[in-house]
Amino acid sequence: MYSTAMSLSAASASASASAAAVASGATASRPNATRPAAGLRFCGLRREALGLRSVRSSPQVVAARRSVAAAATAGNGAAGSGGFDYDLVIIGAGVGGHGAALHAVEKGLKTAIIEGDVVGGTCVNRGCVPSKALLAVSGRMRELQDEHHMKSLGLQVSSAGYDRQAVADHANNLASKIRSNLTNSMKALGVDILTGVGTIVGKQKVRYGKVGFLDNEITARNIIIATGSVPFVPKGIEIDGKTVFTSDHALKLESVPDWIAIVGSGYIGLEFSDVYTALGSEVTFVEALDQLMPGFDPEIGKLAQRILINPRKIDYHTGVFASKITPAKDGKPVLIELIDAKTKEHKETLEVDAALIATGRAPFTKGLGLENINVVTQRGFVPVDERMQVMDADGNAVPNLYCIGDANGKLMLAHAASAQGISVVEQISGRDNILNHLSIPAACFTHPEISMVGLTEPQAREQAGKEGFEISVVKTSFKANTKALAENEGDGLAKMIYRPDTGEILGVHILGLHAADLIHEASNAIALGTRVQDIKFAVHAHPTLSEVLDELFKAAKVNAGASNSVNEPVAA
Ligand SMILES: Cc1cc2nc3c(=O)[nH]c(=O)nc-3n(C[C@H](O)[C@H](O)[C@H](O)COP(=O)(O)OP(=O)(O)OC[C@H]3O[C@@H](n4cnc5c(N)ncnc54)[C@H](O)[C@@H]3O)c2cc1C
Ligand SMILES: NC(=O)c1ccc[n+]([C@@H]2O[C@H](COP(=O)([O-])OP(=O)(O)OC[C@H]3O[C@@H](n4cnc5c(N)ncnc54)[C@H](O)[C@@H]3O)[C@@H](O)[C@H]2O)c1
Repeated sequence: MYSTAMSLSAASASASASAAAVASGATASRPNATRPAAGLRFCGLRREALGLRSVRSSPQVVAARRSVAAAATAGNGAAGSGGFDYDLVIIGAGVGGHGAALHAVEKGLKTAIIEGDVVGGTCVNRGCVPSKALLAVSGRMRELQDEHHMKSLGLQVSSAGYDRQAVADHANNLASKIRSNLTNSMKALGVDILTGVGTIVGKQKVRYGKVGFLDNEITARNIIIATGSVPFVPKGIEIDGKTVFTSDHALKLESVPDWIAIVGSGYIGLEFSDVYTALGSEVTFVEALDQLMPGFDPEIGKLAQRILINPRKIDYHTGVFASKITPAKDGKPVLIELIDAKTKEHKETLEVDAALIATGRAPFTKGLGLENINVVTQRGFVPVDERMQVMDADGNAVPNLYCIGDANGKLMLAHAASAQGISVVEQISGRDNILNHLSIPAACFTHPEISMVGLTEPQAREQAGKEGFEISVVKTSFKANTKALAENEGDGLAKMIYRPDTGEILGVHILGLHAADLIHEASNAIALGTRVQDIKFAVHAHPTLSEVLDELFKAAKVNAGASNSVNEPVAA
């Protein structure tokens, strides 16, 4: 579709001075964290540096520092129970750690959270928050540029344009605002925010401080590891932060390349394709699997291809690995070597202005001292059981030690991290709690959005085959929805997979306007065990997009004899 000739754009060639700052290791501004005791001050750590060596201090130094650390926490509620400094210490103040901390305070637990970089972690600083700010802009740009859409609403817009730096500032300002909201919410509730890198030095014992000087020791009845993840960059790919970069750099929007290759068509790749194409880039996807968006329900994936890929300036190569990527230099473009994913034979070399590497995330668990407690990570992830309790090398649960969020790899989503944290706090407060991961919704914030909960159709068919039950599938279209049509946004589909014998909802997938908001009726139904035969009588306001789901529930046929939630048989 596009020429593979060199077309190094002015935009990427003149990547701004701040890109150089990124390359040289400048950090985001420091949050308004609790001021630690003298000697414990924030040391401007870069995230990449967090996993570096930890040096043991002499016992005297540790004892002295320990009393300083304890003093720093005085006046912050009762001491931890049972002679511990804290009831709960959380390592990592991302959304997972934050969710756990807030719930712990509500449960009356004396709580500290240790953060080695900036409060808010990936989601707030380098993930959900700035990316959604960019997507808010791309949604509006796309709409304003769509003459046909505007005309059909009777609107006239002469031209749509944007100021790159102002868009970038919007994302950055939002991240700062949410970061300080998170920090203030913990401070207001009396959570001790301890600054530095945390390491587990023994059972119920943590040290923290500057990398190489983990001088402060605290004890805790329970410890939660919530150290998150970093971008995964496959071997052979050289990141320069200007022409070859990850989402960490892309979110700063230091340039809008004329032509960008996006390696990986998962969540990050797809969301950034929405941003870049709305802002004027041409995009080439490079995807190792045989289809784009391999993680989605295949029917939704196909529709997404029709709506989000084909009409846009996007082409793609599937079934290929980007085996080597060389950044642009000396007037040469970015070079991407593609090899066949199966045969590993060289297929083609792409020449583009820039490449975004969106090939997944790696857990950030180095330097946590897991070796001190006989825990061995699996590809870097901390092994946990269904209660998020950490498992040791012998397959036993380590008492009082939990791991939540991206670091355990169960479901790399912000709200999943937070929900796991809340579940752990419930357990340590004496109420057993197992989180149903199949009830956790996910959404991709493209225009229109995609959302899902539970099983895809192939997964449900596989489970049904194994366990010997039938499944049924119903679908409704946004084309018949009054609100969607009023907005002139009739593209979209909702699909439900369920058991006709029991009415159990197995999965719901939506592509369409505000799909990310619509999914919660289905995810809450799954979480609460509400069956189709019950929810189909729930009343939805008219005219709303929720009626897309109302119709979906009403279209489902549950066998006579299945009982509803009050245990009455369902009429045929
Ligand atoms: C571009 C992008 C967009 C995303 N969009 C969404 C979205 O829209 N919705 C969604 O649900 N998810 C989204 N995600 C995923 C989401 O950001 C993560 O799932 C979430 O941040 C995980 O939270 P966490 O608390 O496990 O880890 P993190 O947010 O990564 O936080 C971990 C924290 O621990 C700190 N830390 C690490 N090691 C130590 C140590 N030894 N001592 C002290 N501190 C330490 C880190 O500095 C960090 O602050 C997105 C991710 C990316 C990259
Ligand atoms: N809206 C959201 O909730 C949201 C948004 C962004 C990110 N996230 C989270 O962040 C995580 C990471 O996102 P992501 O998009 O990087 O990962 P992903 O796992 O969703 O997608 C990565 C894609 O890259 C492909 N790939 C891997 N190596 C490759 C190579 N060498 N060449 C070509 N293709 C290759 C994979 O086949 C896959 O399709 C996800 O787990 C997601 O949960 C969530």
